[in-house]
Amino acid sequence: MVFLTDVSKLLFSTSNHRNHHRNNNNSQTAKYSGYPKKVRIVEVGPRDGLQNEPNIVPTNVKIDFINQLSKTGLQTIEATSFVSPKWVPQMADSSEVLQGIMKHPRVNYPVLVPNMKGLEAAIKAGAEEIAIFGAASETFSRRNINCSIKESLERFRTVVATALDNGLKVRGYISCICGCPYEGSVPPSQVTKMAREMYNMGCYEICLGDTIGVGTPGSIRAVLEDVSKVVPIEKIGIHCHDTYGQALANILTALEMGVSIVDASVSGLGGCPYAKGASGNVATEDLVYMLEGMGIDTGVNLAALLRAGQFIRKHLGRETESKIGRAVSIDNIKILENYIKRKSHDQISVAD
Ligand SMILES: CC(C)(COP(=O)([O-])OP(=O)([O-])OC[C@H]1O[C@@H](n2cnc3c(N)ncnc32)[C@H](O)[C@@H]1OP(=O)([O-])[O-])[C@@H](O)C(=O)NCCC(=O)NCCSC(=O)C[C@@](C)(O)CC(=O)[O-]
Repeated sequence: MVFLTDVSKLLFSTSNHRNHHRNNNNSQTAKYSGYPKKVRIVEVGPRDGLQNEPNIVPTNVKIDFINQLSKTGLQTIEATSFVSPKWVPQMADSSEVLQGIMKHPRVNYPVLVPNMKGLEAAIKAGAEEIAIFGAASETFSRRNINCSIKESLERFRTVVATALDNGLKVRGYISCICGCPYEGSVPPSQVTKMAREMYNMGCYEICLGDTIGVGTPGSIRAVLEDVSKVVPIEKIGIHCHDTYGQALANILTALEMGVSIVDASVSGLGGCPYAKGASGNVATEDLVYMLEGMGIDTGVNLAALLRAGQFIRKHLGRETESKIGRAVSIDNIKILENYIKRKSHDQISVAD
């Protein structure tokens, strides 16, 4: 446990360090010059985070959770998924969740959709953005969505065309970009093939998922080098599970290569029901701490995020997976908040 003084000292030194970068055109500035100025974080906690929970989280708790996240400054919160309740009972209340939340005008609330049935239900519930999800591994595709890669692409084509006709935005996920729980390592060419198809069918962004967290900076770099030949790097997002403790290193590698869209899950919640043993995503708190510490703007209020993480963890009855969440006790959150308030408002814009 870190004491109050230690936390504030650490944060203020981060702040000074950042000002130093801004004010001096020196080697420190050059050292950070390869990174994007801003990163858009896609918070996947309410969907990826809760889809694998052994106990079904009550609808009102999910709604409360998303409403809290909406006040953190996050711009994108993946709210739920319109999948078969027989396959994923944890997401059976998707319509109630999407209709029950207080939608913040500055926040997008994409939802996962595997087929036309899901799309129709999502549109009826007021979705404005969907995410289709395929895989770079044949076996994972069959286990996760009960069809081959080829069949999935045929299905997605109809879903994407209908969604676009109805004015919805479509994000495309590719799972198993570095490894598959059933097939082992996955060559980058398989990811690129899928990325090309999904991008060409109209996805505005392709999100690369290291589903079981086996990627390392080396394999992430190889995948990004290959995929960026067919999808512009600014349209590529990264979704790193932290099973092997590589998530932040992998994200940093992606940032160095020009990626500026990063998925994360508050408190490190998450896992896929069809990827046994995979742990949660990188914790959003840890990601925000790293990015803001590097002078990269996320627009997210870390204190509000920590509170949302504590809220859901308390409900689940488990300790946080976030390192920042563990280091900062509930009393210390106030110190973090004071620190954030003292920063210029254009850097950290907190939603009302
Ligand atoms: C794709 C299906 C539906 C195929 O499942 P299926 O059994 O082949 O589908 P079906 O068309 O034969 O339908 C079976 C039953 O489900 C119903 N059904 C069918 N579709 C829907 C729907 N949309 N909404 C509600 N109900 C639906 C349908 O009506 C029928 O009900 P019945 O007639 O038997 O009563 C199924 O496999 C499925 O739902 N899979 C989803 C699995 C999932 O959610 N996985 C986790 C998300 S992916 C992930 O986590 C990875 C990611 C994105 O985070 C990135 C990463 O980390 O890699």
